[in-house]
Amino acid sequence: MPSKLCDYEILYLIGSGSYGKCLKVRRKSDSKILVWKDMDYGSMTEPEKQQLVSEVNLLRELKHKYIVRYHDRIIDRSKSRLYLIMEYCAGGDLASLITKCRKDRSFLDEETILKIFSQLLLALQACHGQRRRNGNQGKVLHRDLKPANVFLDENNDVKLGDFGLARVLHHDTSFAKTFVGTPYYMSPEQMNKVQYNDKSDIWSLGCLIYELCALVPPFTAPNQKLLAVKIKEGQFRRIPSKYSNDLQECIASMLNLTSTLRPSLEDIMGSLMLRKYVKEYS
Ligand SMILES: CNC(=O)c1c(C)[nH]c(/C=C2\C(=O)Nc3ccc(Cl)cc32)c1C
Repeated sequence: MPSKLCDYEILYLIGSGSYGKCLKVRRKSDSKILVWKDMDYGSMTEPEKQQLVSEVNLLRELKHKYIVRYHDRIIDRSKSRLYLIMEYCAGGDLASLITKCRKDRSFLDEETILKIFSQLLLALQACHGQRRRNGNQGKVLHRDLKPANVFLDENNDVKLGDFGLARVLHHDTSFAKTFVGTPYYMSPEQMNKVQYNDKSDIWSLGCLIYELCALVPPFTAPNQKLLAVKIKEGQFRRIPSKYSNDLQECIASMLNLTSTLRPSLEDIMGSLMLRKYVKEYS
């Protein structure tokens, strides 16, 4: 039986992003704490609404301990709004964690980074292993890996969220409108408008792990034009010296300008540096 908005008690706003607003809610039937994300689909074309439906159906199928769990959806046609009822992640998002580390001038321990790294690899492996239905063959690619889309639960375990909804909700595939904010993690192939592929997720993951280490993205610029130049040049500073050469070399391999030369998820998971973490968190 689909739930209704009145089945939930709104507690407070916990975040808003390119997709809409995130509210912490309590389910009245069992007092379970959840989150609802409300999204306005009013200005979408029919094909985009179909795409949104397929993305939500995909979310329903993605059941994995390191992926934000989808619970339900509520459609309010009178307001053209879609409400996704999702798992509550008490630790918030990695963007807030990075901001706090910068403010406190404190770097994360390598152990913490490798835990997050290995859990994200396991989450992405589950996505890439998930096959799209309805004729859309091919892997489920995240397409929007960034610190604001990675959450932590009460045990500081990773919860990967938001699969392509940001892309759908911007219902404009042009570069300028596809991304809200500066696309720091955009891969060279995306800059060159070449087909997004699984190695593009590897690039974005490399950028994310780099930023967890350095507390800044590997490529920064005052505007998107100069950022594109920086990304295509592919030059970036070493992560802080407190981090191992193994971690530096792994990130550098993920930021290879040639997507086919980047390691696969399995290559990274099988590396000497990560294999014990992957085993522990599998
Ligand atoms: C300041 N906000 C937070 O600390 C925070 C907390 C405690 N949780 C969240 C966000 C989510 C959360 O807790 N569950 C979610 C499921 C999907 C999406 Cl896209 C976001 C969330 C946030 C942004």
